[in-house]
Amino acid sequence: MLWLAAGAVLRHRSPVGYWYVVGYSLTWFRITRTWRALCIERGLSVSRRASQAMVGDLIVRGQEVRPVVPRLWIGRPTRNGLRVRVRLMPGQTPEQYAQCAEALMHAWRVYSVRITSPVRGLIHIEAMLSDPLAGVVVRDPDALGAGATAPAGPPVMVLVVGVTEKATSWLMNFRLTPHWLIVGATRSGKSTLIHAIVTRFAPQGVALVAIDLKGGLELNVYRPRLSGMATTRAEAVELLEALCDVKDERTHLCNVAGVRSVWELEDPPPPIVLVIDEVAELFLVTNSRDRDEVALRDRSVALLVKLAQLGAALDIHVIAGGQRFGSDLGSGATLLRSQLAGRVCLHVADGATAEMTLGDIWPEAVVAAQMIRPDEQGIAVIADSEGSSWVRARAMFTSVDEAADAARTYSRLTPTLPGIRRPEFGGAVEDSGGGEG
Ligand SMILES: Nc1ncnc2c1ncn2[C@@H]1O[C@H](COP(=O)(O)OP(=O)(O)OP(=O)(O)O)[C@@H](O)[C@H]1O
Repeated sequence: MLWLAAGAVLRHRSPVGYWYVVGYSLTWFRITRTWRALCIERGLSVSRRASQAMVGDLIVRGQEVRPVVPRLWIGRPTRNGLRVRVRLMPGQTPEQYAQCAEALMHAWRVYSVRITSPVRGLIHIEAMLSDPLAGVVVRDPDALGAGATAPAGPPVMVLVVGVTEKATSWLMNFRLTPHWLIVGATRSGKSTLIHAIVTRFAPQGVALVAIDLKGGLELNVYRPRLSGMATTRAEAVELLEALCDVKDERTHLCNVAGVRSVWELEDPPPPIVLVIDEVAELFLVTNSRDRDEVALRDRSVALLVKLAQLGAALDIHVIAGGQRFGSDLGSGATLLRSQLAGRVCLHVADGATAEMTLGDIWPEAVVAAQMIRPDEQGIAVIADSEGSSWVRARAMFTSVDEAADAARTYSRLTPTLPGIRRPEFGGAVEDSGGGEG
């Protein structure tokens, strides 16, 4: 009785202390007690012998009565749960364990279970007692009342856009990962994340270009800081053609100077970041019999893929956002996805979109993405093909007013790009600070 009372007091006064002293042992007991049954039930056990044998003239197939279950290393307690390592049995993949995350979560009575595989042949099972990102609203102190002074020096292509559940900064490194795909259902936080990205690029000498086939509704707020904007399919083709010309011009400059990327040039041209809202719109046509529309669609997709394929070393980047992104959009979508190495998957409405966004690089992250609830706005699974694993993170909150404010404040820093007209805003188009061509 006394022990129970002491436990209740400790739990109330110091939840972390209670976890280390009492909670961890209880949870670890629950884990070891249920592990074998869970593995057998969820197909994570393996047979010591072949699943078929000859009995007389017959081949008999069956399941072993006492299969082998993967061995659990002793769980290491963390402040918010515990982490345990498991060696994969021959023939197993981390994805099989990821599919069982929900079953483990319920059997162990923890808030969530994550499966990652930092080393080949080994998985980490992380059981969390609560969501480390719950209630976290990250704000950028510099974004409020953005000053008129831009940072000196060349543009920094590494942006801090949020915080990960490992309490590290969520960095978008455009030098390492030049192109990004941001996918999320409506109200999941896509625009807010794009506001955060644009607000951080605005004070730097970066040329921002936008394609918004929803008539410019979403990206209009950035107009003062945009070097180019397309709101119709015809304009998108025109813009992409001009960007491809810029790409060719930069390739020529590099060839003449005998260097392999624009950063090695004596006077590097400004980075270009193309932001596309609702990228699926580029792939869809209203009337598949309308030859002109189909031709424009095919041209815009081909140009975009080409730009993403060859733009990285020329400091041309693509950020494609959308509610859904599936292979049903055509082979161009899969081709484009293979170029967009950075992936951000917010709450999505269908499993196919999560699969398309993460499945090709981190299959075990798909389940974690599908578990993001509609009310967890700004929470995403982020991954890139360069990184060692995927992680859950929360984007910084940047309101539309902050983004609009930054775009207005730094409009004078907008570079002009050859062959691309700056969009009009508030009746004025200011002279650009830096340019090329
Ligand atoms: N990182 C965040 N932190 C806190 N709240 C957020 C965050 N991101 C988004 N929200 C909340 O979610 C709401 C919807 O976000 P947002 O408009 O960015 O969604 P969206 O995916 O762009 O939706 P739509 O596709 O309908 O435009 C915001 O108004 C804001 O209140």
